[in-house]
Amino acid sequence: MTDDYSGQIGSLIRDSRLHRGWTQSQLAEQLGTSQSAVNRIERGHQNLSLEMIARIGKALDSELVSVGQAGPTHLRVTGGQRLSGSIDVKTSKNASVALLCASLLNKGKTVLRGIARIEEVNRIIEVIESIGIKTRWLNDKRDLEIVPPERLNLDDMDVAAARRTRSVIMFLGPLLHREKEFKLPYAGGCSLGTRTVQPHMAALRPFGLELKATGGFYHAEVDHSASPTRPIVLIERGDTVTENALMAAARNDGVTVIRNASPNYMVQDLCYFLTRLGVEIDGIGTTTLTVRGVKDIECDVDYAPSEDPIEAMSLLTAAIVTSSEVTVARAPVEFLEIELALLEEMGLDFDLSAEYRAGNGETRLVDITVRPSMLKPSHDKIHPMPFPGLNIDNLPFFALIAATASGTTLIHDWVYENRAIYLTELTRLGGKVTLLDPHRVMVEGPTHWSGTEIICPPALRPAVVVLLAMLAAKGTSVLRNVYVINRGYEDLAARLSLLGATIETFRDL
Ligand SMILES: CC(=O)N[C@H]1[C@@H](OP(=O)(O)OP(=O)(O)OC[C@H]2O[C@@H](n3ccc(=O)[nH]c3=O)[C@H](O)[C@@H]2O)O[C@H](CO)[C@@H](O)[C@@H]1O
Ligand SMILES: C=C(OP(=O)(O)O)C(=O)O
Repeated sequence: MTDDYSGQIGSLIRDSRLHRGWTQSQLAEQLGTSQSAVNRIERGHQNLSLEMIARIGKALDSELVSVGQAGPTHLRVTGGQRLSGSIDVKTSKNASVALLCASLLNKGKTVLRGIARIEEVNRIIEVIESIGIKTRWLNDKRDLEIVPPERLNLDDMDVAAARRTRSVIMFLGPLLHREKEFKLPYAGGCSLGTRTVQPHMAALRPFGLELKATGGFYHAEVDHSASPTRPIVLIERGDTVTENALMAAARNDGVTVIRNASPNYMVQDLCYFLTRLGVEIDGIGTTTLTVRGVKDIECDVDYAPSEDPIEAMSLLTAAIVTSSEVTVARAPVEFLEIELALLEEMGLDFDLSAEYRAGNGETRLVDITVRPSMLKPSHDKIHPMPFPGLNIDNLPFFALIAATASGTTLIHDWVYENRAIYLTELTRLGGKVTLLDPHRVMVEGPTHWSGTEIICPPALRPAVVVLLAMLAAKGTSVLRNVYVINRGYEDLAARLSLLGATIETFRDL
């Protein structure tokens, strides 16, 4: 066993012992050894046999000390502390994945600056590399270079990586120009209930795409002679369906009109990126997009996606729930306006800096400083709407914020079949969250949070909501299996720690 492993195992044992509230002597007693031996073990100064590791694991009733493949990552949070300082919002998951998919349109080199370093992006990179695209991190791993091959090897697709995302559905729009036949695995992602692909099929049919779903795959056949003869009217104002239609329109040699388009942040980023590829788009930021496509796209392009309004909302919530003064810098204000208006109504004390532009030269950013406030509940139910409404992915944070206010708030998530259900996890930390039906929860505040151990709900935003409640909860909490958070947030625990949170990352060995 190397010194490195001894040290890692030692700190896992120490963390686990402290989590149980034991002294070194108490653990020593359980193990039939001395306190000084436990001290040596915890400092990594003792060679440990596998048998001893197993005994310690049993005594601590902890999966921490398991031997084998590296297991899931967990967080241990010591809560009840105020945060302070300033934190920059990172670029968005949802624009990053759309732009990775859009790079499939370009036969030239694409560089994406400051792209989010998150698991969802890693999965899409694995997929595009598996089909022959070369990627390379540049500038201290901030920027990603993407160079396509002459022909894609779609048969070699890393299906396991693809199935872990929903974003892979956005391969349809770009691929339909390149291939006559291909297949994609069914889209995965968070467990939020059934999410339809019907609007995608309807939007792409005018471009000659027919999809059949069998055996876990969408089988696509494309009639390359087809092109839309009428405006494409989206059945739903969804983000990824709008992006798919845009990417199909980008290489349609003519004018495509997309109605009931989502004007949301990731769609805007995609539009700005496509214009850099020579595609003309009128109506960016509105629900009617008029796209003049180009038959072949081969140019070297450099683009910096904008900051994530959902991460901004998450960080604002971290400050609110811990009654802290924090500046959330580089927040894309246009995509937070309803959220901020509602928070103002609820009594939040905050101010905004002057506006400045994001790296894409378009998106308006501000620094938001939040101060400790006595919140009151919203008069009306809080519910999301497609942009410019309250963002669908920001809704879960309002459940947590409502739990800090004095009174009751109705939260209505009409969008997802399962997401509101996960908000009831807050009851395990002392919250009063009652599930009225699968779409509505009643939240009663204020809450005296107390720490506990929870396995991450299998949905990104509710998982982050639980983590943020743990920041407010007195005592120690453990959040197990945080892949779902890492899917959408870059180094969240480490960055919150820079604001003064006490969060340790640990994993099964
Ligand atoms: C990669 C990406 O960008 N993901 C985002 C995108 O997913 P995406 O665009 O894939 O969202 P979906 O198409 O799954 O839509 C989410 C749900 O909303 C319903 N729906 C949507 C629009 C509408 O006008 N009417 C309607 O009923 C859909 O039926 C579905 O149940 O949008 C979701 C909703 O904003 C966000 O949660 C996701 O973070
Ligand atoms: C639901 C979400 O994302 P996805 O579409 O990637 O599942 C989310 O970002 O909260």
